[in-house]
Amino acid sequence: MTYSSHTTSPTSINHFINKAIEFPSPAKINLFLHIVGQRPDGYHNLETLFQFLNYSDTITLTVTEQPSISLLTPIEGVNNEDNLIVKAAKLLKSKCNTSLGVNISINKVLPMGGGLGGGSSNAATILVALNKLWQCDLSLNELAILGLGLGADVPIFVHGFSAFAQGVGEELTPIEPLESWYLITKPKCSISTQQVFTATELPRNTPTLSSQSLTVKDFITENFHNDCQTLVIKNYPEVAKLLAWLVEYAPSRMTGTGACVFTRFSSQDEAQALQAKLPPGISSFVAQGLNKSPLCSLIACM
Ligand SMILES: C[C@](O)(CO)[C@H](O)COP(=O)(O)OP(=O)(O)OC[C@H]1O[C@@H](n2ccc(N)nc2=O)[C@H](O)[C@@H]1O
Ligand SMILES: Nc1ncnc2c1ncn2[C@@H]1O[C@H](COP(=O)(O)OP(=O)(O)OP(=O)(O)O)[C@@H](O)[C@H]1O
Repeated sequence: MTYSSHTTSPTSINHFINKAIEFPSPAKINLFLHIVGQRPDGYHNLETLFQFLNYSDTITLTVTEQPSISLLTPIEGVNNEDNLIVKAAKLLKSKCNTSLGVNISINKVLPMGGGLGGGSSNAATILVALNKLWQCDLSLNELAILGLGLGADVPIFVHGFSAFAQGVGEELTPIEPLESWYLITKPKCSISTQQVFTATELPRNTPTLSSQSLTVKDFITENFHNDCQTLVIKNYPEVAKLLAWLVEYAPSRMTGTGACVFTRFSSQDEAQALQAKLPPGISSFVAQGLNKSPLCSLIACM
């Protein structure tokens, strides 16, 4: 069943019970990622530019009259209790005090430990979608604050618009970069975000940006960078080799703490042409950058 906002009037709560409804849980990329400082609790203050991709996990939700929250499709390597999907559903259930439950399944296509924000995106989709289906009526700001406790990337996925982000990634200023096409590549390694952020040699003092610097059109230029990239290149030769190969063809940069790299093109054809030439052992997909997340195109997030 496809979600439709017309069916969520207060009188229609039963409309959703026992119906399987699909929601997208998209990837993000960080067009740049500057680390501008560190807070006393160890978290880093960032300046980053988030854009969504039209490439998503699909989460299917079936609201039940029984109160339990069940994840029917466990993710390999993640205990259900640790899964951000289950954590988000439990958090929302206790916040909105509903007697309803939910059966959840996910078709996972986003690589884990890739810097595409998959776990945070899953959590955000659960918060935004169940807020509608359980008729919790929390505002997006309330959902974003709730989600921030699960991961620094959750608020951007809850709000669903491309943004210049500050703080740990939760202070959002809307901005609309070009909706370019990207070849997203990943060598055979996963990178722990926590390990990157705890490395002593990570640069943490990039000067903060002025508002004028955001009026440029091209964010993959020398004025912007990813502060995690040099460290990752040093420790993961697979990423170093991949990036060195890609930049020969088109502007390329690592997203988040890696291991995925994005390469920018003005057309889908060009992105697919380079994808066809990729060296063996590299997983990849082609996607378009979106300034409104696919979730928010379905559910009016803003
Ligand atoms: C790298 C980014 O993806 C950029 O968008 C995010 O900053 C990471 O977001 P995330 O995966 O949702 O991060 P969390 O799950 O909140 O944190 C994972 C680990 O990364 C570190 N961390 C994360 C975000 C941040 N601004 N500073 C940090 O130091 C913390 O040590 C934390 O233990
Ligand atoms: N639903 C989930 N999907 C993916 N990972 C999850 C999920 N729930 C918990 N995790 C844990 O989160 C870790 C990071 O996964 P994720 O896909 O968010 O990585 P990432 O893309 O590198 O994230 P980021 O860009 O936010 O740093 C996984 O290795 C896994 O242990």
